[in-house]
Amino acid sequence: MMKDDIERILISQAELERRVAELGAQISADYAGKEPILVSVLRGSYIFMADLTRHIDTFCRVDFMAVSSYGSGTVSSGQVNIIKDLSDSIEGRDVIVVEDILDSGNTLHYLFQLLKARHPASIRLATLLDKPSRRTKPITADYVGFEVPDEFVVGYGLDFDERYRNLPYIGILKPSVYKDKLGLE
Ligand SMILES: O=P(O)(O)OC[C@H]1O[C@H](OP(=O)(O)OP(=O)(O)O)[C@H](O)[C@@H]1O
Ligand SMILES: Nc1nc2[nH]cnc2c(=O)[nH]1
Ligand SMILES: [Mg+2]
Repeated sequence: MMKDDIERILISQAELERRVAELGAQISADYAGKEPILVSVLRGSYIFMADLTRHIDTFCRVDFMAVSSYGSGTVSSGQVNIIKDLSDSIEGRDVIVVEDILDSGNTLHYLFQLLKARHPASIRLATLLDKPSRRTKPITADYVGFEVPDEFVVGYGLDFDERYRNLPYIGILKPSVYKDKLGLE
């Protein structure tokens, strides 16, 4: 079973629900009277996006961008591939980029440069997880759900080799799962 691959739960389903509601309330207060566009960075952010937007009570729009830099490994390739661009223009609009995790910062650093060149009125970053110990690019988030240690986490949208996104909590995999995949031991 999928959950047999999990060594331990880092953030429970109840903790996620509580914190995502708080972030939604904070964003609602900060954007009162405005109509931000929330930009979900696929695929990892799909669950956070769906839950977060249901806790925002101002008018807001949603758009989606798909990028990938990890492939099937646990270390950033450093190369960010745009797989799907936004559907609408963001010029003159208030943009909130919604991410599942800020790790090395490669993905967001690249994406922010790209989106800022389109002249939004403002641009902020909301990330569910922040792993500051691994940062190699100068980028900080405006809204952070949880800080996480230097471990590869899965669940609530986050994958290892495209598996585990559908776990309802954030967990850490058993080392044997990586070793099997990498063909070690
Ligand atoms: O700060 P970084 O080191 O760049 O890591 C963060 C990025 O890595 C993951 O995406 P991934 O490339 O695995 O694509 P996915 O969302 O489709 O899983 C995650 O969703 C972030 O977008
Ligand atoms: N699943 C997953 N994807 C990531 N992308 C960057 N860091 C991580 C991580 O810890 N877990
Ligand atoms: Mg991934």
